[in-house]
Amino acid sequence: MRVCVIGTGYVGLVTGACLAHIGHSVICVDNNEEKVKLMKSGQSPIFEPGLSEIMQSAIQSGNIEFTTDISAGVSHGEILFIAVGTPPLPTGESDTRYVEAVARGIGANLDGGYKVIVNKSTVPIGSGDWVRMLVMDGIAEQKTLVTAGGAASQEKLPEYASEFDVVSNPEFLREGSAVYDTFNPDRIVLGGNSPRAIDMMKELYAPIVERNFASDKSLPQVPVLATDLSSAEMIKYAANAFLATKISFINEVANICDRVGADITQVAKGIGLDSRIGSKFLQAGIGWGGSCFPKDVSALVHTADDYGYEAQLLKAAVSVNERQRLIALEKLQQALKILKGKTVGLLGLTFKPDTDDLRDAPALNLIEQLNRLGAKVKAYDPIISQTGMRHGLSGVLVETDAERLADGCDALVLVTEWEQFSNLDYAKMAKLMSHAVMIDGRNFLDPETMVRAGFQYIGVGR
Ligand SMILES: NC(=O)c1ccc[n+]([C@@H]2O[C@H](COP(=O)([O-])OP(=O)(O)OC[C@H]3O[C@@H](n4cnc5c(N)ncnc54)[C@H](O)[C@@H]3O)[C@@H](O)[C@H]2O)c1
Ligand SMILES: O=c1ccn([C@@H]2O[C@H](COP(=O)(O)OP(=O)(O)O[C@H]3O[C@H](CO)[C@@H](O)[C@H](O)[C@H]3O)[C@@H](O)[C@H]2O)c(=O)[nH]1
Repeated sequence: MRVCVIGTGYVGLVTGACLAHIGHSVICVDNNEEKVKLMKSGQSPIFEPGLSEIMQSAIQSGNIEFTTDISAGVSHGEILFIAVGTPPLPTGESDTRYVEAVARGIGANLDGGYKVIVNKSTVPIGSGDWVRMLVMDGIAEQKTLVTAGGAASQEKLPEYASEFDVVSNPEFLREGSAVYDTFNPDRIVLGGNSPRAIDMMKELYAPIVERNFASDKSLPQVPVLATDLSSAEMIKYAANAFLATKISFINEVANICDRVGADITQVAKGIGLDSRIGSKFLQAGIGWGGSCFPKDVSALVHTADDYGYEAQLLKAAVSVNERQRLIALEKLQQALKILKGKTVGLLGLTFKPDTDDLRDAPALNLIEQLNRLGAKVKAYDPIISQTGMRHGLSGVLVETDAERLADGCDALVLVTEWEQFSNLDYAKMAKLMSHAVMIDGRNFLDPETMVRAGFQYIGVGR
């Protein structure tokens, strides 16, 4: 099928590349010229395992193209994905201006033929109808322009009565495993009221639904859930809010474990074995971050507020997380007492492993607070240490390896559980430090191994 994906970030580029990989003909549109130039040369502007490989094979097979020209994408695609960012506004609500610009842009470039316009961005409930209205506005603007353009252009007018439907197709991929998640989704949600549009979406996803590209092809088909627009939009927010609340729950229990002398890793195992609870997302630590959980939970709280409903549980999940994001600071103060003049080294900067994404990363809060308290901050991150300057980090010296990081530090904080951090020469690192304190913000390291290496080991709730 012919597909256009507008917005080539973590979601749009992965979606475009994976759809091209399974045989669709994809044009990816982004208004960032530098990104488009890079992608045209076969390079991914983001770090995501496996992405460069499938991008390059899709380019070679001629299934994918990149452009800044929205009109080229819109005329190519029978299915048009909106995958631009919806970052948070200071009030907590979602900033939908990029979606608005794209929806109008689609309308202004429709040139006849039936199109399915798909909201893949995470958008407030009710956005499906709003996007439909914006597309109509775009069409109306186009008609006005054409009418003003004189008789020759007016001949084209009938074509502009394009037929289209809007579908909500929320995305559930995780950064760091985005390609894997796209080929192995737990479900596909399709919200809309047009059977024609839903059927086209089912055809688009058929190879994924049938597990042709899954790592385990013996699994049953991927469940496809067809809903109305608002329910699909709510499913996205509810899923993220549930997962974020689950993490806040385990962090709350971890804080109680710290006080009563229980071990949260054993407790999480013990409750996770209950199939009604499940073992996933029970990893206690320094809290949830990233480009989705914080903004999506806040947006849902804001939506509830708009309807005069106070989402107390979600607000509590947010406030537990805000406190948790500074738990490492509390533990550093307990271990070192005074932080002024001390040097703290951060192992990891990104909000989770296997990504280069620093959006709302707990490391950023920690750097800010440590600076405020007069500590010097250094960091080593397997990805950011290679691309550090690009991210405009301030208040932190980014080192090129873990041993240089340890050198002269009074404490290390493991912020991100990069796999590489399980194999460092911790005994050597401990010797290079002024005080060998290890705050394990992800309960990732083995306490006994750390003690043998010469560290005072402090976990979260253990
Ligand atoms: N990042 C994730 O893991 C994830 C997962 C699920 C859902 N989502 C949702 O998907 C959406 C996209 O998230 P993301 O992380 O990929 O965002 P991103 O910021 O990484 O990418 C957005 C892209 O859109 C481009 N863009 C902005 N305005 C444009 C315009 N007018 N025309 C063309 N391109 C334009 C930007 O240049 C950028 O490349 C958001 O709503 C997000 O909440 C994200
Ligand atoms: O047990 C856990 C699991 C995660 N986290 C933290 O939670 C945050 C989010 O992690 P994760 O969900 O793995 O990454 P994201 O890429 O942000 O993915 C989430 O957000 C995406 C954007 O909406 C959704 O598509 C995904 O389904 C949803 O998992 C990170 O800071 C993690 O460190 C924990 O602290 N403990």
